Amino acid sequence: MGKIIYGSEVSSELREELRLEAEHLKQEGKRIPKLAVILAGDNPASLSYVKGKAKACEAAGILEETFHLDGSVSQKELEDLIHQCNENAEIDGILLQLPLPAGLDENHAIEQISPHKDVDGLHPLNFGKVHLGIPAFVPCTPLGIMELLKRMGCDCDGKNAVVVGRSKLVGEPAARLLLNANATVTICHSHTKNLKEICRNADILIAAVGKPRFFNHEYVKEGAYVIDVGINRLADGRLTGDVDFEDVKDLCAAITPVPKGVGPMTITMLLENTMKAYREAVNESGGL
Ligand SMILES: Nc1nc2c(c(=O)[nH]1)N[C@@H](CN(C=O)c1ccc(C(=O)N[C@@H](CCC(=O)O)C(=O)O)cc1)CN2
Repeated sequence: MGKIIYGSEVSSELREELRLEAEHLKQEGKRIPKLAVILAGDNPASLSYVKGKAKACEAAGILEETFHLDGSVSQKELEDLIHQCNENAEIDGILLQLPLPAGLDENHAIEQISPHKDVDGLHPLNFGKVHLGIPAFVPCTPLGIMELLKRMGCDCDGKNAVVVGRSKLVGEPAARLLLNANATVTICHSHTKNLKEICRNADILIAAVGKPRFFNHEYVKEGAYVIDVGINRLADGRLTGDVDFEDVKDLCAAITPVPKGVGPMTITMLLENTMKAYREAVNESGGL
């Protein structure tokens, strides 16, 4: 049986380190890091993720304010709020929960976020820097994926990595990080031919297609490191990943489960990025 790496356990460890750092700041009478979360509309999954983020901030001693806008909010109202958060020196990080309601321009809204507060790593400046190998804010899920690979004991250098999915939140930046770590990277998507063969050649397989239990043993090479990014709700209400966990777990070197795998790491990396934004703001202002 391959090693099962729980993102929930890694998260507990990392969140405790952040909590101690925030507690130390409090004891020293310093300003406390703060995250602003902007949610437009009432998408049930987004509401639940935003609640999870607020709870995680509270537990880590990071301040958080959720701005819950009506689903009918205009582009201008949304962007005015982003500008206010940019101007607010108490706010270190800004997260715009995605997806936005239909009719709003996601890319234009993200571009309004100050790159210094872009803890989601989606602003074109941060996105571009990551692609140039320049230190920047990195999107949270790909950052979590790299941490999980590290915890699996996987050295990416020289390995064949296959990323299935090319979204701007996950697949595309994950592929870039793997390339930056000297893996040989293939990105697959809905138009890819011979998906099975390509995946079977992967030393590292990142599954992010949103199809429940799609990747069975026919897609997985013996000894592969498998990261399951899928979060699919079954008819009975249970969550399952894109990987057929039971079918694959004995074949691979290590695998992440769903739930308790990549999902919690997304929130943990958001906390890490918020702390990073805080540290940079403090350094920039010459200390507080
Ligand atoms: N602006 C952003 N929007 C979205 C992002 C993002 O990184 N930035 N990612 C996803 C959703 N997401 C965070 O926003 C997220 C998804 C899943 C989890 C998580 O902890 N999942 C748990 C299961 C939770 C459940 O029971 O439903 C798990 O996998 O164990 C956290 C955050 C889309 N939008």
